Amino acid sequence: MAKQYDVLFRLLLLGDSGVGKTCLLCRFTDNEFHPSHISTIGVDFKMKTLVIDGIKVRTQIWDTAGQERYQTITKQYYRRAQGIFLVYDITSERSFQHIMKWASDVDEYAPEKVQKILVGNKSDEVDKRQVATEQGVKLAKAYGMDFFETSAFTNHNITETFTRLAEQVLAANKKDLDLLRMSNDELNLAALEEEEGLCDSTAGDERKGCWC
Ligand SMILES: Nc1nc2c(ncn2[C@@H]2O[C@H](COP(=O)(O)OP(=O)(O)OP(=O)(O)O)[C@@H](O)[C@H]2O)c(=O)[nH]1
Repeated sequence: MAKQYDVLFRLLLLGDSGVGKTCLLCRFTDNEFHPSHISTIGVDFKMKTLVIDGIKVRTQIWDTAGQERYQTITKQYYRRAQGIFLVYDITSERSFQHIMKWASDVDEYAPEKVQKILVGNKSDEVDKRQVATEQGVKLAKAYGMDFFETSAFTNHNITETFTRLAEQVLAANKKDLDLLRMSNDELNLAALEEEEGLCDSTAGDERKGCWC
């Protein structure tokens, strides 16, 4: 069977419970928005292919539970990530303060080469804003990350944010592209199985309609 993509990257969504990680992912992959908050249990993932510089990049995006009690499980996924979204909610100063804690976990558990991007979600909630755009810009600069404010609700900056991280991962791995291509031959089979409904996600939430 013809190969359906050139490289496969694993991206990870991290951030406090309720910041909108699942909604960002559902908006990006299915153009859907779910108004209710049903906490992710453990981890779940969805996939989408992007074409960047003529290269078919298959993104496998892992949505992690923000709740503290799942941290032991979710930390096991950092190790294999090539890109990480650090997400806060612009209506929650607390979720913004916690980015420091998420970033230090990434430093501890993710590969050194991992690419990161800072995301301030719920930009549509103008009246409830607690975190100024400038605060996000400043923090991202301090960490050397790119920064986007997004809204899963209005679809603001969603494609841009996911594409940017995939571009960063691609740039960081360009030298190893041939090696990646080779190792992804094995992954092709696993991905096809997932697409055919043999998804092995650890513990997603079916009620969200967010199964791969
Ligand atoms: N207004 C607005 N609400 C949003 C946005 N994104 C998510 N929400 C809402 O925020 C709540 C939490 O969203 P989720 O995507 O479930 O949050 P999460 O980060 O995945 O939460 P956990 O799974 O518990 O870690 C839900 O009620 C969403 O509808 C957004 O961009 N704008």
